[in-house]
Amino acid sequence: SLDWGYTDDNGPSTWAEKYPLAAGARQSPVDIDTSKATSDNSLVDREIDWSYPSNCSYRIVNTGYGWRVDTYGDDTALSGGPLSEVYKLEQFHCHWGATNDEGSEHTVDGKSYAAELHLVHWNSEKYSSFKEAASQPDGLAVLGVFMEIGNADNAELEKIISLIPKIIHKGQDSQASFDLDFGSLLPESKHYWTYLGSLTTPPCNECVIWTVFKEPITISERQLEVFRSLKSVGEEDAIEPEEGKLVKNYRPPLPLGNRVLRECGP
Ligand SMILES: NS(=O)(=O)c1ccc(C(=O)NCc2cccc(F)c2F)cc1
Ligand SMILES: [Zn+2]
Repeated sequence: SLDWGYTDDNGPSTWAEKYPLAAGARQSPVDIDTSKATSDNSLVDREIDWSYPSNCSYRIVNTGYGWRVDTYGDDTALSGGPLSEVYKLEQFHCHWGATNDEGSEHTVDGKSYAAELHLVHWNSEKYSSFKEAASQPDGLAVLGVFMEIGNADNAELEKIISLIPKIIHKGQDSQASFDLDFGSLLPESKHYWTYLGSLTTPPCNECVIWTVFKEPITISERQLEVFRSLKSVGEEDAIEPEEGKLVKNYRPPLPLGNRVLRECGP
């Protein structure tokens, strides 16, 4: 069985047994208590800037914990906002729940969204690899985008969702080169909250500068159901057809503690 996951016997409340960092004081996600957010002048004119290629070759893989799109981040760049260096896009993935009233990892004044998209970047200016950056306090920069259920499909996500039937089982992957307009995976408003946190899955390294956008993007119920059709087990694992479905893969919020939560944007 998986040494960590999201079921009762290997879920978030058990992770610290095998992954001691999970019990740290700089863990993610957190509940964003908007009354605690400070809009000090340190970020006032520092917009988050990103540049992603319009067409690129990607690999989508079933990690056993969800889908992940590996980007070959050569001509990608994330800078500004809380970041002091330029970060490169390594991968993006998503977290969701069994029903639409849960699923996001960060919450806003206790409210959960149906899902949350994470665009994972690493500090290629200071470090020579993603792995090295993931062991540093300023090594990664993750953009969090809330997803709420809307009537319309999200056209950009549809390019990814159409590949999911090829990676139903853990370990399967699919190579595709499609022109993904990342700009439309991000909300119109650049209003964001930022704080220092961690990976939200084991080993839970405390290496992430988090930027969570206030405005959600929309995804359809059908699209979210496709996410839930992924399996956490391999093709060879003999289980019943309905077993092993990845219906939830989110970590509930951890205490912000004495960390500063800053907000910026219109
Ligand atoms: N949900 S999230 O956005 O916070 C998140 C982002 C990346 C990873 C990750 O890369 N894990 C593997 C991993 C862990 C440590 C060091 C590595 F090199 C590595 F690949 C985990 C969680
Ligand atoms: Zn994530």
